Amino acid sequence: METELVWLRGELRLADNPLLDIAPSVSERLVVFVIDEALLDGTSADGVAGIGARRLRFLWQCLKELRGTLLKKGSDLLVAVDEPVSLVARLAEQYQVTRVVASEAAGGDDQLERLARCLPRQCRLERRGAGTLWTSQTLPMTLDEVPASWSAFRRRLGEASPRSHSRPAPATQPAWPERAPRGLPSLQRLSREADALNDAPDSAGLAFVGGEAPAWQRLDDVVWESDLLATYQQTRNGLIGAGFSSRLSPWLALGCVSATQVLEALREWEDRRGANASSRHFYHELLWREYFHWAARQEGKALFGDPPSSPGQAFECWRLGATGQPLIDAAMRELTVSGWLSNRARQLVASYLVHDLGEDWRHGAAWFERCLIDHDVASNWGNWKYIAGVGRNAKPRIFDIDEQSRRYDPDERYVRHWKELSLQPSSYEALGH
Ligand SMILES: Cc1cc2nc3c(=O)[nH]c(=O)nc-3n(C[C@H](O)[C@H](O)[C@H](O)COP(=O)(O)OP(=O)(O)OC[C@H]3O[C@@H](n4cnc5c(N)ncnc54)[C@H](O)[C@@H]3O)c2cc1C
Repeated sequence: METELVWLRGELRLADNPLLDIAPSVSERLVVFVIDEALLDGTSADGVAGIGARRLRFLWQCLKELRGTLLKKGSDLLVAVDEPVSLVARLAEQYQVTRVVASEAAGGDDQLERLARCLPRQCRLERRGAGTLWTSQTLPMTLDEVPASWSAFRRRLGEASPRSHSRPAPATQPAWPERAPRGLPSLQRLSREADALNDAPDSAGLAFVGGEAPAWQRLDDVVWESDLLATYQQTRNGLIGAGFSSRLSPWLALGCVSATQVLEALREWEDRRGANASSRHFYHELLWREYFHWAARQEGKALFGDPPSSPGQAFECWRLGATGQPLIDAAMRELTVSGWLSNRARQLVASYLVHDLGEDWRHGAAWFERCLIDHDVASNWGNWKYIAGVGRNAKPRIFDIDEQSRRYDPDERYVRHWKELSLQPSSYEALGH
């Protein structure tokens, strides 16, 4: 009988999670999530971003909930702060693990390449597709064939449709190896700033709380309670409010809910209510996510570009919401306080940083990575490149901020809202910025 180690790097759910499938030969299993110690120190292994207090709090909540779910199934979760690759290799050695299972990741999977080199001889590494609608086996093109542009990707998909039936949660899980470490550190131990935050609904009336159950609650609200799929096309460019878009991105990014589960709910709604332009548009957005994910896998490390030179003073003003451009400042304050931004606001602040202030897009992407509770490597770095017009999308997307303000915030409700919530320097410290 075998001992397996599942290394979670996302996909923090029990249902529809191929990483938690059980091979008949597996009798014991460790399920491990490693918080990179370098992230808590303020920089990641690539020297980029670190993790802000909001993002860390959301991640911790997801891990805590998953641990509760796994315990009920006879398993457990180990969350450790360490250098991820060396910890996984050490555990594999110590507990005579014969197989490490991990998900495929975007942006040059340096971690798995390093892990493959340092695992003990008896242990093999198995990569499983998870988190996207298609897998490398089902995508109707090879990775090399993923086209440069979104529209060509969409054309290439044609009428192909991905699996839209999710897999139920497994009834049980293999036993935890005797004497193996388990559990997760308290949030206070990880970060006092993150622990001191609260989960009161944000100014839009929505509380982002991490975990599989809150994810399902939001999915039900969006699909069945608010009927967003009937109006999404008209509302999706909103800036203020809880219901103009799904706000599912934090749970999708951490894998508390899978893209397939979201698609399944969408198809069920369409079966009952009839497909319309809004529901089709929502599907189209899931395909944008898909596009960035496959593009990021194709690009590997090139996704991140070369390390930029130090940011200028303009970047600092942008980051602090102090550029003097009201809409941009409002959005940057929202990002700091809530860890989330609408798609419209993301596009505008990205365009402003790169095309108006002349700063390097990579500083913006790294700042987003630090702050966003829905940070997703492929979607974040891919969208930044897309706006900047570098790499596969060599056409800059430049937004006229004054015109956009008139169109999307005509009565300045959004600007006034965030202006009233003017941030003191201490607010930034409280959020670990
Ligand atoms: C500069 C920039 C950085 C971004 N960084 C991230 C990020 O780190 N993580 C992230 O999930 N999204 C990112 N996005 C994409 C998009 O802004 C968010 O997914 C969306 O705003 C989340 O809100 P929602 O869940 O209400 O989306 P909805 O409008 O309800 O869309 C449903 C889902 O479709 C997907 N989606 C929608 N638009 C996009 C898009 N343009 N690219 C990729 N997926 C999309 C998301 O998973 C989203 O949850 C970024 C966009 C820009 C312009």
